[in-house]
Amino acid sequence: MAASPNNQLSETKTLDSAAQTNGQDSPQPSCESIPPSDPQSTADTNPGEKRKRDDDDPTQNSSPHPLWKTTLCSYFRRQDGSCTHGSTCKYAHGEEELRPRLDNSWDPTSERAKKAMKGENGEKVAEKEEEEQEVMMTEMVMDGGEDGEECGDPQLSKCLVHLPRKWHGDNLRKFLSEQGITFKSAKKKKGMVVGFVSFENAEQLKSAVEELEGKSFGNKNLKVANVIPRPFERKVKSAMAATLSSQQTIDDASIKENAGVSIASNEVQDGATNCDGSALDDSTSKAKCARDAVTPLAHMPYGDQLEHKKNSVMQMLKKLTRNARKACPNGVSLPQWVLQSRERGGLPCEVEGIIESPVVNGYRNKCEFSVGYSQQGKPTVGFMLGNFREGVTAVEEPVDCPNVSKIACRYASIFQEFLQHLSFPIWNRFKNTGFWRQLTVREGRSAGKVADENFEANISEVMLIVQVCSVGLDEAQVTNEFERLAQAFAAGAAANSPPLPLNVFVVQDHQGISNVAPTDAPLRSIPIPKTESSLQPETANNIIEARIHDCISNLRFSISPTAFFQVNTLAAEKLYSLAGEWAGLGPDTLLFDICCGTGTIGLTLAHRVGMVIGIEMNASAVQDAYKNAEINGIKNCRFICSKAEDVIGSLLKEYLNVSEKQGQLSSALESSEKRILTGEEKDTCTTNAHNDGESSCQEPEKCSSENDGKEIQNQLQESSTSKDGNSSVPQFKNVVAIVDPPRMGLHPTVIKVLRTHAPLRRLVYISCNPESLVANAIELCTPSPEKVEKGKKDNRGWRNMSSAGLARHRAKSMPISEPFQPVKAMAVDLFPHTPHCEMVMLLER
Ligand SMILES: C[S@@+](CC[C@H](N)C(=O)[O-])C[C@H]1O[C@@H](n2cnc3c(N)ncnc32)[C@H](O)[C@@H]1O
Repeated sequence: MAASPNNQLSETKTLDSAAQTNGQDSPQPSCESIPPSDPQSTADTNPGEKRKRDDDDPTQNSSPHPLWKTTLCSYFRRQDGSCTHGSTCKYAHGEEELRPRLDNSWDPTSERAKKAMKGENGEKVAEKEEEEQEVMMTEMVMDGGEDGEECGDPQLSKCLVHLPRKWHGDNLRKFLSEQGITFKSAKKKKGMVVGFVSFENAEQLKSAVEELEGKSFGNKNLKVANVIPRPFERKVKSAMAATLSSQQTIDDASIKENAGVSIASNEVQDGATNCDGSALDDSTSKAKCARDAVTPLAHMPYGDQLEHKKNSVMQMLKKLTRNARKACPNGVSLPQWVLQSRERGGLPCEVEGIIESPVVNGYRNKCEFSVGYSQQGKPTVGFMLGNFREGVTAVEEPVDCPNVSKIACRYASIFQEFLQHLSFPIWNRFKNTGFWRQLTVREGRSAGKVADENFEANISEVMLIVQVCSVGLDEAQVTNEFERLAQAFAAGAAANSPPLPLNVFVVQDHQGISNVAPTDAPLRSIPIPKTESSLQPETANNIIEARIHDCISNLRFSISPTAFFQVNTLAAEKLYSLAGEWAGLGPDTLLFDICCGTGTIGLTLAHRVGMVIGIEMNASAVQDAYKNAEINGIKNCRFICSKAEDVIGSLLKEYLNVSEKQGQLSSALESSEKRILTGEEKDTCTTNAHNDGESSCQEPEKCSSENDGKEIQNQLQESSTSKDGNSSVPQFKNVVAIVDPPRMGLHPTVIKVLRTHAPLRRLVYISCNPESLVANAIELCTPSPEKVEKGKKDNRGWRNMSSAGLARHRAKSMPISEPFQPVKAMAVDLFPHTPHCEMVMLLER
């Protein structure tokens, strides 16, 4: 039986109580969760969230709270010169009162922040550039160029920063020549803002630096930065040259280049696509160590981190009100929630605070470690310090990153040790050549909650995924290399005290430019050799399934290598139970779990509803979802393997209005479901990316496992029969959707379908990216015009639009329909020590 979400929630602490329980960490008084909207409304406020005026008043303290006046007050009215909290308000009343934050940044909504971004404030930008120059750690990307020339002394090389992204090498060389600059070689890759120039001698370098000084592109000043010296360079080069002599496709020049480059494997661009809080923050795009890069809030007490995130989320939510107001068509009254937002300081709905993570350290059950070179040129397995496009390529060990478990760190260091004796080269992002790319450590836990300090004692299973690019390499050699690595992992795990769990070792072969591989990139399971003290389970015929297990709400989840699973399991449990509580579930509820992954949300709530329909595009995750239903004895779930935008229209029509040409409407869905499930008709299935969500077709290659298909089909036959046993489409009084999309938010078709299906009254939106939540909510909540504007054909301007601007634009062509209203929102911290958090918003109509 799943634990009652209500019970779980009643245990949940919101920010104030979190800060109180963390009193020992937080020398400063805790901050209120949400300022009450008006004096009367304080009566309705959670008592735990009331303002602690005495504590907050800096006049009562010798030094002010570190967050004192670092955020603009939402309640401040310029006309009155005050807010309801008067002079004790800890938020800044206007720009004059505003103080910089702990990381020296400004409230992002303030004029100062905007100016600093635009580069209008000369002094601030100059300061920042100075800082960047210090931390610039781009390595010698150009040694051994494409044409094989030697580049020589890194002391005679420079990075040029803030070059136009669209330039390639020819543009840079032309520019330098036009400036009369003599150089030995110049390299630049399209898309990056840095270029690399080397010189014959010190005089050439000196005059180039003088010539380039003061040059600018757009509003950015050109910066000449040092290439970090690389003491390891020669050693690595010679080791690799010796072992690589038989490698066919990697020529001598690229070997040299590999020796000279630190690889940027998890560039910000990639990270931004993750929904697991692993993205590097833009503000930390040039960190000095891995800790700063991946856990930039680690220096703050946890209570302050929560306050910081809650404030950011609230600022972001105000955008929803502003944009809905702007987008509200002429002649249509502003919706109540917009009118009432004035009493909430501009917030679109009540924000109920932030739920803290039950575990703050070592909580990540999945870590993706890049393979690259450290700032000293040592082959390293760890985190990239910044953005490849900005020329930051060094990788540093995950030392002192409090979100990473000791087990994950240990495996990173075993792999790093293995790479010191390189046989195949490390992936070179600049040239897109090389072999070793990334190590992912996924951990599984057995049931039972363990306190923060013993949390890691619960890790009982480990899956290692090593990403490589084996193109053009001898297969026997590659296999041999994997066996050696398996041996190294097994020996390292066994040598640890206590021995480390090691259940699965798979290799993912991927040729793409970034390390984010498609879910169908080839996977190969590598047997793990047995050692005397290993913790490997005994298996029949030594066949180990490539999956691990974890527990949420007393259910067991089986997870395959590429399936999404929230990285902080205990906090995810809180997230799902909050979503379930807000969804208003009951036996007569049909719950749509849109973007369901391995089925976590639907399955943990299945006992509270009549039926769950999960939609997910990753075929392995869908297979996991069915397996998870089976191992937990859950029978009222149906999972569809498809892009949500391709099936949501058919599904909603089918379940919301069965009388309307039922057979016809459901036929497309049924036939495509069979296709997924049995792997049949692969060749005839075509995906229509621009439909209205009413046709349904899977990407055939992603849904091709015949055995798993049968298993799914059996389940389906059982679960899709109605209670009276007649209809295959049971009907429910209450239909609710919980959506949990990836970072970029819901596809426009899904938004349109959800909005235009009036019987869908309630929607719970879970988001790992408040910005996309806001953009989607603009489309869902803006009132319809009297007459709909046809979408403009000319889309060129869209490229430069903000996500909110684009949403306003789309809202104009939304078919006339009843809008949703934001009812309440709450943040859930799944990612302590990072700026990220999850957000839940209830929308109703
Ligand atoms: C943030 S995860 C949430 C997964 C699941 N709800 C959970 O909590 O474990 C987003 C999921 O959406 C899936 N996804 C991404 N785009 C999709 C689309 N267009 N249609 C359906 N699923 C999609 C991803 O594969 C991923 O499993």
